[in-house]
Amino acid sequence: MKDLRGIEAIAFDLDGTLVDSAPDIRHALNAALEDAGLEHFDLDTVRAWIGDGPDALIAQALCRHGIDAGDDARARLRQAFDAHTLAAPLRSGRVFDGIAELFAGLRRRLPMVVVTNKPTPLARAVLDAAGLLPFLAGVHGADTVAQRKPSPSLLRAAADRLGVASARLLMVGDALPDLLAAEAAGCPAALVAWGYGGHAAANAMPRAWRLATPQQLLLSAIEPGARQSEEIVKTRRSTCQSQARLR
Ligand SMILES: O=C(O)COP(=O)(O)O
Repeated sequence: MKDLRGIEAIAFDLDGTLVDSAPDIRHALNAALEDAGLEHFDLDTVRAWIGDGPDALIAQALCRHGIDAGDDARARLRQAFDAHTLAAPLRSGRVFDGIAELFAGLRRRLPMVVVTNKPTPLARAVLDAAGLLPFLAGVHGADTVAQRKPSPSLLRAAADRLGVASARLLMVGDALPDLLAAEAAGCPAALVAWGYGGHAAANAMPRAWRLATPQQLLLSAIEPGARQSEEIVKTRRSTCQSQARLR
């Protein structure tokens, strides 16, 4: 696919797609490691580990330090990582250029959700600090290992919650797990050029729709033929609200 014809909702990945969060993730990881008396890692190293969630990030750091930590030590590191993230969700990171305009432009056209390997409370904190939370119809974070992309479970949950068929929910992400999760869930996907994992993903899936800029996605949404009525947004919002009331 090369445009938004037939698309009724969009699921965005978070880290590396909406937010350049690597500096904050590095800070939280290093602060947690420091609490445990371990050495820091530089930004490039940490950036390359982002995308599988904090438990995988901590596992990478421990592996690089050559430490075979037990479950308790990992849990303590994770607790510290979460606390440092919540204390400063977006201190040095930033929203990628063009994302605020994209959200403002899409708001009345298509419902938007976030589907991320970050656990939901951390994802909501980052999105809130980024000013993006009010635009979203839902935040689906990986709160268990089984939910982590490339598992299709979060995308399926998002489609159900929105009341759209998977084939009409576009996944927009920067890395291979995003594309693989979309494929497994039966969702179309777009790979952004500005994120962290784009090269590996583009090599693995060369036929993926590539988005050079957020503006490209916005233009696709407002082209004739791809225009979505505000009715879709209103219907989806009221579906979400009634489902939320039932929960
Ligand atoms: O690694 C993370 O913390 C989350 O990554 P994602 O938002 O790219 O899914």
